[in-house]
Amino acid sequence: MEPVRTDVLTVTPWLAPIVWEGTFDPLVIDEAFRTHNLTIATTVFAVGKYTRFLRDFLESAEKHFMVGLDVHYYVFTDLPGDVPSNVTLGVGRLLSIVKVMKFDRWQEISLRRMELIQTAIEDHIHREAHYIFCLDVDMRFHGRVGSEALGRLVAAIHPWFYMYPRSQYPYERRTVSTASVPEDQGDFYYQANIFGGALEDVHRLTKTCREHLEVDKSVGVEAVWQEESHLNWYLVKNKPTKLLSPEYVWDDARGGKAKEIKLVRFSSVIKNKAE
Ligand SMILES: CC(=O)N[C@H]1[C@@H](OP(=O)(O)OP(=O)(O)OC[C@H]2O[C@@H](n3ccc(=O)[nH]c3=O)[C@H](O)[C@@H]2O)O[C@H](CO)[C@H](O)[C@@H]1O
Ligand SMILES: [Mn+2]
Repeated sequence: MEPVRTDVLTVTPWLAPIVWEGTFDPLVIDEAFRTHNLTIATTVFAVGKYTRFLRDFLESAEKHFMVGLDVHYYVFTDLPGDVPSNVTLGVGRLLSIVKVMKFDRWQEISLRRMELIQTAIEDHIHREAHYIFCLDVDMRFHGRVGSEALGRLVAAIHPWFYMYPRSQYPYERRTVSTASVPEDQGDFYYQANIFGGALEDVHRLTKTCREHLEVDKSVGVEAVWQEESHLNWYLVKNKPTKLLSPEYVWDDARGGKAKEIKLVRFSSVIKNKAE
């Protein structure tokens, strides 16, 4: 019963686990979930040029993401013809295409995801899955992301901010935005590239963020990091039941030098942002 990790925080002040390599036994946790016959809905948006990220995303997910569980990918795209049709999916794994329209600004594409996920949960996903994960597409899996990541409300700690005091977190600070977080509040800064949980909990999250995004829009305000700011506001008020360490949302642009990162599981690829 010796703690394996003493170099990092493994539990929050509200007693939610923070998942790091060494804090769980993959065999034990897989066995505990195996008999539940769970389906994990997985939303991923590939609008416009971002369809180019789909192949690596899907191929790496088939190797590392929720292996042994049923996964239903929902690819939201304006270009169904650009979704690679020859990625081999494992047994129990499905892919559906959800047609969406393209918005001109990347900020709008990114933040509209809250509304589209909310609607898709209401329309059909609530009948089709037990858990849902919402992922960025400009990402690649390198290591296990499995049943250890399941929980009612799950978010991942941003790889660029976990070593900073909260005064330096890039929360929205302007009180004119519904995403505003006061200086003396907030626990962690989460990256919106991966969040998930039980359908009901993620539905409430996306619905609230969508409503707040609309209120902001009606007064001509866009939060500093769009839907990520709203996600962070929500998670200040509604504590996640499980946190994923930055192993679960690394960034290739950070390289592999942090000594507390024993294993990169899921990471943003380097992209040409100007393009
Ligand atoms: C390092 C950095 O600056 N990160 C911020 C940036 O993330 P990112 O640079 O990760 O944003 P992004 O360009 O990956 O957009 C988010 C996601 O929206 C989808 N998408 C976006 C544009 C597009 O033309 N087509 C498309 O499909 C796609 O699934 C993508 O993965 O912006 C996000 C919110 O907006 C967050 O605030 C991030 O913290
Ligand atoms: Mn991204």
